[in-house]
Amino acid sequence: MENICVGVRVRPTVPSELSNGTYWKVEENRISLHKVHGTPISGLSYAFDHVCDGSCTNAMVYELLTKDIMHAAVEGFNGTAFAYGQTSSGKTFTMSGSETDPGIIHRAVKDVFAKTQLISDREFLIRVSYMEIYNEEINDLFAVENQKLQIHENLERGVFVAGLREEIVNNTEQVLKLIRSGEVNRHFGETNMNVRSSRSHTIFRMVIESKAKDTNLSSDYSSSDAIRVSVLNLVDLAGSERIAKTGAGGVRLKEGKHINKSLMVLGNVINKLSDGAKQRGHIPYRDSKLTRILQPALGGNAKTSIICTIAPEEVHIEETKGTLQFASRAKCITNCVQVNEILTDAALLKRQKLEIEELRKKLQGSHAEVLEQVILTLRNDLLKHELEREKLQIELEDERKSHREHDKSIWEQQMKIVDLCDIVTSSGFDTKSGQDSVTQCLKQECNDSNSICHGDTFRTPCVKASPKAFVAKRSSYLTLPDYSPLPDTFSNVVDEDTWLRINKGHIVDLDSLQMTLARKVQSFPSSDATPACSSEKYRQEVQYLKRKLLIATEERNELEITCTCLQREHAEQILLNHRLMDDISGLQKEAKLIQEMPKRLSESVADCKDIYGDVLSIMQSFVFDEKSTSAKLLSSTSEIGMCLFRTLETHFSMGTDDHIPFTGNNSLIQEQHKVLYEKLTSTITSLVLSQTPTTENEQLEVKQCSCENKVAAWSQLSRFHALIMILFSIMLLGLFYLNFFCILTL
Ligand SMILES: Nc1ncnc2c1ncn2[C@@H]1O[C@H](COP(=O)(O)OP(=O)(O)OP(=O)(O)O)[C@@H](O)[C@H]1O
Repeated sequence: MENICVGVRVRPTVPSELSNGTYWKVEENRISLHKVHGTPISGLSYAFDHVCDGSCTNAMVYELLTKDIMHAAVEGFNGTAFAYGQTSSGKTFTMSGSETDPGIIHRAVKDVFAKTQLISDREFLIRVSYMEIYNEEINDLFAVENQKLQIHENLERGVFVAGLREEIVNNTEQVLKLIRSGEVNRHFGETNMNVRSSRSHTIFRMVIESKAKDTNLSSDYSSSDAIRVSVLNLVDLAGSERIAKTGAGGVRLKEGKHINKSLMVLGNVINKLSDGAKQRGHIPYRDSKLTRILQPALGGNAKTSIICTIAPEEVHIEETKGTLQFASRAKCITNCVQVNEILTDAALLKRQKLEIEELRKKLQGSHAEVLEQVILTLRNDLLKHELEREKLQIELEDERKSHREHDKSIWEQQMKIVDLCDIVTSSGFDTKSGQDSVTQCLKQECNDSNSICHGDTFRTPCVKASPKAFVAKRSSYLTLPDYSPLPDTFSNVVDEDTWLRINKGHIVDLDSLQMTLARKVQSFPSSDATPACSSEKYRQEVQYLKRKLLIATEERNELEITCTCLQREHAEQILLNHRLMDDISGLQKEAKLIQEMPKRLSESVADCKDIYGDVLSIMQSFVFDEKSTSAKLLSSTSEIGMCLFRTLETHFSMGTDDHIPFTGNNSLIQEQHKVLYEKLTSTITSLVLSQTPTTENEQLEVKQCSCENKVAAWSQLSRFHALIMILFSIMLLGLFYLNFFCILTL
């Protein structure tokens, strides 16, 4: 750790500004304010590393405050020397000097080259650049076309100004010539305080590379080759100024504001650094370009010397106090200084060395001076190419950055679409294939794009599973949360009617739903499409899938309606079937009854036949004369009756026999029926004829009967005839029933 070297230089007093009351008195390394009669003013005495009064020359200042830093720079330490003070206090005079008294820059350059000459065991390569910070813009003083340069930082080079021209130099005169050319481009302006006031901060930079001399100049470098690279900054700051004193207006006023602002930031940085490591906190290096460039010199790896210039006139006493306080604080700052050695064969010195030796061989025999000049030119060309490459690399990095931002923007848009599709696909659409196809498609796209993008910055977002979506009605759009995933284009949004169809009319209040957090997401560039095209493609694809989804939903609804109709028809068919089954069952019962009817009739006929037989037997017991009409009549009746019953039995037995079809067309029945009919007719005819006595015996028999016997006989005969009539009736009934049954079975 090493403290910053801080010195104060008092400009010679301007004769017209002689003090009447106070004056600054310099004693060794102390400066204090005294009254005219010599009394020191309490609290206004400051001590520094060195204090130079008006009689000090630039040579003395250089010797006291900066020489060590220049020598250290040659040995590999970073070094910075800058002049700080109010306007017209002598900063430019200190840094640049005059014809008769060259300033620190001149002396430093001369000293550096002289020092390198003294170090015989090392070889050096020195590059120089010259820039100014004018109105907070960095301009290249060696190349006017290089304006508004940007500050960058990387591990290899630390903080650097991209695109700044560097000239490889090998002697003092060459550098001074370059500086003179750069001075032409510097911004100066006249103010009430200084006829040639610096309106910008200037930084003259020397980059000193060195390596130990090696007699073996082959390209086979070992890893132990150490290159020292040190940066030496010689800074002439613009002076702080009070507008009232400088009388600045217009351009000068604007310049003055920028100058004061950047100096204020410098003061803040110094204040922070002087607070000590524990209290420091954030150091606002980035608040101005000046502090950003001087960052290594302020609390970093650099030997630093600050020359605070003051104007001794009483009129500037307040500004002087401010400068001295700044210097006091700066004195507390410590830097961590170390030699900068690099062990890479990419070092410019090595490449230059190889090239130089190759050229030397090629141009062997030519004039040495010419050769050196050619070599120098080639070195510069090479350096320009290096710078050009560096510039292109920075531009490429910027381009990549903007590309990434563009990708990010597209990806965010895409994820909004994914959110929307998640909601669409999950909102009551239970056809899994449809849902999967939409969501999977988009999520797959996201994953694909992420796999492309996350190589740079982004990772695949975890697409959260959307809750079952609902048809939503938003009561107010004014209270939407910031993270609400609003669709980017409303053409992608399904209208409310469609939502109703999809969700079967289920509606909820969207305000009651928890909104999905916005996702930080990425774009979907494919390998053969631009991000913009890709985004448009995905949007079209989403719309296409949504259309398919709607068509599928409508088809499903139609199918549901058809299905409902079919179900209703099915239910009706089942009812009808039940009815038919009942009818069949009834018919089967009837059929069974009908089938059983012949059997029952057969049984009835058998019973009747038995009764008929009994009746005939009883009636025959009353017949005494076998030859009487009654006997004949009874015999005929018996015969007819039996014939009738046989016919019926035959008929019904055929009905009960499963093997013989029960039909009325049976020829046997017809035959029997015919015989029965003929017998019945003949019997009735004979019966009618038998009512009259035909023979004399019959007539006599009737006459001989007593009155009582006649009554009894007639009574008995009447009953007998009545029975016969009953039997006939039964036979007629049986005949009728037989005919009826034949018709029924037909
Ligand atoms: N030590 C000195 N010896 C002789 N003359 C000096 C000295 N210091 C400054 N001057 C003169 O004072 C005038 C102002 O000095 P200079 O321009 O260097 O101030 P400055 O601080 O750079 O001002 P500004 O901030 O406005 O650029 C110049 O004419 C310069 O020659």
